[in-house]
Amino acid sequence: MTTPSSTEAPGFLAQHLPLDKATTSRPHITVTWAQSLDSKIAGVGGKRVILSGPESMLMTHWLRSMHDAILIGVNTLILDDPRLQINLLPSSLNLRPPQPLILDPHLRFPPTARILSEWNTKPLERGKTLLQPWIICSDQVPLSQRTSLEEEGARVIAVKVDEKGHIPPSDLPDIVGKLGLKSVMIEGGSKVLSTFLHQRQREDGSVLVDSVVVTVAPMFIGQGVGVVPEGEDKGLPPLRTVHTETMGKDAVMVCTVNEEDEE
Ligand SMILES: NC(=O)C1=CN([C@@H]2O[C@H](COP(=O)(O)OP(=O)(O)OC[C@H]3O[C@@H](n4cnc5c(N)ncnc54)[C@H](O)[C@@H]3O)[C@@H](O)[C@H]2O)C=CC1
Ligand SMILES: Nc1nc(O)c(N)c(N[C@@H]2O[C@H](COP(=O)(O)O)[C@@H](O)[C@H]2O)n1
Repeated sequence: MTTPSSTEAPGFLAQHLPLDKATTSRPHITVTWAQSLDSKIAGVGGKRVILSGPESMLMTHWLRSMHDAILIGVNTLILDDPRLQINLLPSSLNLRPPQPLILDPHLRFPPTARILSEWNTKPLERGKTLLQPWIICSDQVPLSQRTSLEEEGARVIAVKVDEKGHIPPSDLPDIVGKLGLKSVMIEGGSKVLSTFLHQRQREDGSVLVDSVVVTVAPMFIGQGVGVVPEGEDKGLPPLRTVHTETMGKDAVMVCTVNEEDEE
């Protein structure tokens, strides 16, 4: 069992996530979530549930600090109003916070969201604990709507969307690479986890998701939001566990995605 240090990243993360090899032309993509034993990530109606204990939550903040960006879907932004910071790590380490990225095709981002209001109200924290939120929307969103959110302080990036109105997962490496980012940690929610896990390959045919890090909490949620939405559990990729760590009450699994389905 490991109790993560508050001054050093857990060794198994550095060992099993080859983030040092990431480049802007091939950004490293990690998909991560915390789940209950009955595979739920939130309660009924998307109510946020604290699944991770202090030890695995600290690990998550280390994982955040190791990536250039954290990406979530707009529903998670609206439901959880997260901060996406690394505030559990000591400020004396002067770690650069990860860039918040929101997948928000229709630009539903509320200007009252904490990641934006804190950016606006704490100018002295800019570049230290806070980075400007970047919102990725459809290029079909009217320019006036994009400009209006930019006037509120966010940066809006317009991209092509697919027929479902999603930002195509296989486009993400190119999108983030052009933004100068070498690694992205995708934190959810359910719809985003599902589309990224289902999309096996990048444009160049290599695996899309390089690492999967799952915290399993010993609890049952019952009805609630699944790791993937109902009916989307077919065609998920086979995973290979490369490391398992007990952290406090939780188990943390580090996996890679197998390129081929095993017989
Ligand atoms: N336990 C955990 O680790 C986490 C739990 N959550 C929970 O997840 C729930 C929200 O999940 P969802 O409702 O599924 O929403 P979501 O957070 O996955 O956002 C989905 C929305 O993102 C946009 N989007 C753009 N590109 C997309 C793409 N490629 N794939 C999918 N969506 C794309 C669409 O507008 C879509 O409606 C919340 O209840 C939150 O608490 C969220 C993150 C982590
Ligand atoms: N690792 C982890 N454990 C849990 O128990 C969780 N509920 C989550 N949720 C994710 O963390 C976001 C909140 O982050 P902040 O505390 O505001 O920094 C939430 O939006 C989910 O993405 N994660």
